[in-house]
Amino acid sequence: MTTFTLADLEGIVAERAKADPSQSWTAKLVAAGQGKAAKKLGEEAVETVIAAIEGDRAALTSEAADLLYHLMVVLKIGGVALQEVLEELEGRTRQSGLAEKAGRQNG
Ligand SMILES: N=c1c2ncn([C@@H]3O[C@H](COP(=O)(O)OP(=O)(O)OP(=O)(O)O)[C@@H](O)[C@H]3O)c2ncn1[C@@H]1O[C@H](COP(=O)(O)O)[C@@H](O)[C@H]1O
Repeated sequence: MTTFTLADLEGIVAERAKADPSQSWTAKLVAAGQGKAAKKLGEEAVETVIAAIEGDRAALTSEAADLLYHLMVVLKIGGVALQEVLEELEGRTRQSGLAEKAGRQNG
């Protein structure tokens, strides 16, 4: 089992963001800006959805990896640390998703 984490990926993205765009996909995306990076994220999301609906396990694994990588790039450009996302998720552990949804609809 791998010990690789999203925090490791965040570190790689932060490091490669400083590279020469001709040598790094990460640096190329960062140089292109959030519009391009977010569009790639959307494409990967759609490809993940298709793999999931088709029940293609190998494709789902691969597309989910692409999705998480591009999410890390978008977070980097957006100036949002992974830790902030994890804190948001941790805050939601206090109630179920259904209770949270009901609270929003009533509020
Ligand atoms: N995990 C990834 C990763 N996943 C996907 N990709 C790249 O995402 C790109 C877009 O995927 P597509 O399938 O859309 O490919 P494409 O058709 O070439 O895209 P377009 O040029 O058409 O937009 C591809 O070039 C993939 O190589 C990634 N690129 C980098 N990483 C990680 O980032 C590290 C640093 O990479 P560089 O920044 O390239 O040095 C790597 O060692 C990995 O750990």
